[in-house]
Amino acid sequence: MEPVILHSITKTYGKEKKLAVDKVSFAVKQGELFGLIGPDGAGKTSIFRILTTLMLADSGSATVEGFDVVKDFKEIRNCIGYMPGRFSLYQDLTVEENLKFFATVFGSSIRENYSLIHDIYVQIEPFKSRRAGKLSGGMKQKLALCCALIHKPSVLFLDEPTTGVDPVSRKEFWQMLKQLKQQNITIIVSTPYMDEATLCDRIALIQNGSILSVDTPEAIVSSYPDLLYAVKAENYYRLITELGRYPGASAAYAFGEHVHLALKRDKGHLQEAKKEKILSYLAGAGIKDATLKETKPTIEDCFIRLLSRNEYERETRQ
Ligand SMILES: Nc1ncnc2c1ncn2[C@@H]1O[C@H](COP(=O)(O)OP(=O)(O)OP(=O)(O)O)[C@@H](O)[C@H]1O
Repeated sequence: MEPVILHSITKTYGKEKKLAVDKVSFAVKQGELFGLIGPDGAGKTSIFRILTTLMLADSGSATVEGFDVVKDFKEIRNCIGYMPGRFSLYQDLTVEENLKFFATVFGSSIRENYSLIHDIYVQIEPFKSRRAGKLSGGMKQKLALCCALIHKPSVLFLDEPTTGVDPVSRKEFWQMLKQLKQQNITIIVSTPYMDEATLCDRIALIQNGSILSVDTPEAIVSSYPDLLYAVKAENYYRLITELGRYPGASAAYAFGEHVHLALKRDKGHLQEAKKEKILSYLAGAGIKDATLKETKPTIEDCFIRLLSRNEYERETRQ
């Protein structure tokens, strides 16, 4: 049995029944590093709070390590580690005191499970007498991870652990997760950063409480059906407008300093001829300085595509 299973979980908030999680189903495999990827407000925290037994779903069911999230909440709390999105440690306690506190709550000690946190803890040990509130963002994050691990959980929930953390600490954090995976801990991590998706074994892309896709990052990228071009010109706004009107365009959207143009694949057109056609179309629209190159889709491109397809399906259902 998979360590985390969700069946049609739905959650609404308030009197107006604002839908935050919409019939979400997926399962996480043993020892997997599983990413819940989506922007702010997508429903990631709500799903985490349901799975960690801190909140009840309106409907649907879920199990963690075979335990039901409603009936067996005590068992679940003993076998999971949870690092909430916002810094959850005691700011006025030192690094060491925080760690001792979390170990004691679970009837354990730092010594008992030290091997599990050793690689991470050595990096913050020089500051063990410093109050948690006085640590840098990256250090706080490492301490929070140690505290979530100190009772040796078999499933670890990390809610946006890298949000607001500098790029170097972000990279280090993912390396730490890779090492933890080798200890056979199942890890579910949420992030709004699309580039972190490729560091997971499998991912669920989520938006407006709905799962758009669950698969390996490689499979999601390789199922992208369109031809994709990165286009650049001085007048960014006009470029995006004109490309949006290009015949055969599935989508045109801002992507860093480029505009990404997705074109439906068709037979019989050579790539070079296609490029020339786009450039002459743009020149005809008064954009004469455009440059373009074919580019490989990223998870973000896949996300944008799935999103517009999902919205289209919603609209046609209404
Ligand atoms: N206690 C609450 N009362 C009302 N609405 C809520 C509450 N908590 C969350 N929501 C709403 O539910 C939706 C999903 O929120 P959730 O926090 O689960 O998303 P998220 O993907 O974790 O995003 P974030 O990173 O912003 O927390 C959002 O629209 C949010 O505004």
